[in-house]
Amino acid sequence: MSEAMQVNQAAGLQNLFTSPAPSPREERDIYHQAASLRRVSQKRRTTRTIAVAGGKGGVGKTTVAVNLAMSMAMAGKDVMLLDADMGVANIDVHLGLSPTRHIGHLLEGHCTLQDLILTAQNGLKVVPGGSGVRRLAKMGNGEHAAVIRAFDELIQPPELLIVDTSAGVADNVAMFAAAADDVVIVVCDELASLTDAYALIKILAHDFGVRRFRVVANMVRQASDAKKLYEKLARVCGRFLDVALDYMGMVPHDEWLRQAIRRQGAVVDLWPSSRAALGFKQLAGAVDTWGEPAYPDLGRIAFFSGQSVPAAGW
Ligand SMILES: Nc1ncnc2c1ncn2[C@@H]1O[C@H](COP(=O)(O)OP(=O)(O)OP(=O)(O)O)[C@@H](O)[C@H]1O
Repeated sequence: MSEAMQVNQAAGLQNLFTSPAPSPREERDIYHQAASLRRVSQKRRTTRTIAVAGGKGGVGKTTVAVNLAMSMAMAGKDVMLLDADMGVANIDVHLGLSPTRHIGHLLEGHCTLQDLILTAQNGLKVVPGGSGVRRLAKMGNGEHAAVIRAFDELIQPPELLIVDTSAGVADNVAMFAAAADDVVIVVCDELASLTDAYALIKILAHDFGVRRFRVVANMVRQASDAKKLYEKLARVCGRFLDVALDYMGMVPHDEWLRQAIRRQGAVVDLWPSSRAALGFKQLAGAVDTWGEPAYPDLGRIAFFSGQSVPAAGW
C-alpha cells in the first residue's frame, strides 16, 4: 500500500473515533458506499485471470491458451478467452469464429467490451484481438491499460479469464501478464525458448513485481523430458532471480493438434482422448489445485480490480 493510502486509511480510522454520530442521510450514503465496496471485492474474488506467455514465438502459447480455456469450459466453468496477440490475433481462426469487431473498435468507442464477446463450443466466451490491423499491433501502453480496465465494466465477470499474450518481451506482453493473477510460461525444447522465457520472467520480476510463474512444457516426447526442461529453467531463475517457478504440466507433441486447427476446433473438444487432450486436461486440473490468487493491491493495473486508477509509470 502506498504511503498516501496508508495516511488516508489512518485518517479514516481516526475519524471513526472522533466524528459525531452520522445523520440518517449520511448513514444511507455510508451504506451505499459499503455495498459498492462489497461488490468490488466480490468481483475481485470471483474472477481468476491467467495469462499465457512464453517469450519466443511458436512455442504453443495460443494452443495452450485455447485448449486450457476449452478444457475448463467443458468442465462446466464460466471461462472467457482474451486474444491479446493484438494485430496478429488468431484465436477466432482456431475456434472457427467470425468476429466483425475487435479491440480497435472498443478503443475508438464504437462498442463496449460486452459487444465484442463471441461464444465458441461449450459456452467458451472469446474476446477477439483483431488481425491485419496495423494500429492494433502498434498500441501504446495507455491503450493496453484501457483494454485491461474495460474488464472492470463487464456486467457478468467470468469465473476465469485466460489471456493469450503475444510473442516477445515488449511492454504489451508484460502489461497483460502483470495484470493477471497467475502467469503461465510455455516452453518447448529449444534453447531460444528457454532464453526468451528467462528474459520475460526477468522483466516481469524486476519491472512489474511478478514473483510466481507456472511452467508448461509443450511439444515434448514424454514427462521426463518435460521435467528436465522445467528444471533447466528453474535452475537458472533460482540462481539469478528472486522468483518461484512451479511445474504445471506438459503437453506432448501430437499431430492431432494440427488436425484440430485445420478443423477449426480445440483438440480437447474434437479428440478428447488424444495424448495432447489428456495433457491439457491435466493442466486444467492443476488450476483447480492452486490456492486463492494473491489479489492485486491498489497500486497497479489489474483485470477486474474494480478500480480505474493507472499505476505510476503506465
Ligand atoms: N503439442 C503440440 N504438438 C504438435 N504441434 C503443436 C503443439 N503445440 C503447438 N503446436 C503447433 O505449433 C504451431 C505454433 O503454435 P501456436 O500458434 O500455439 O504458438 P504461439 O506460441 O502462440 O505462436 P505465436 O507466438 O507466433 O503466436 C502451431 O502450428 C501448432 O499447431
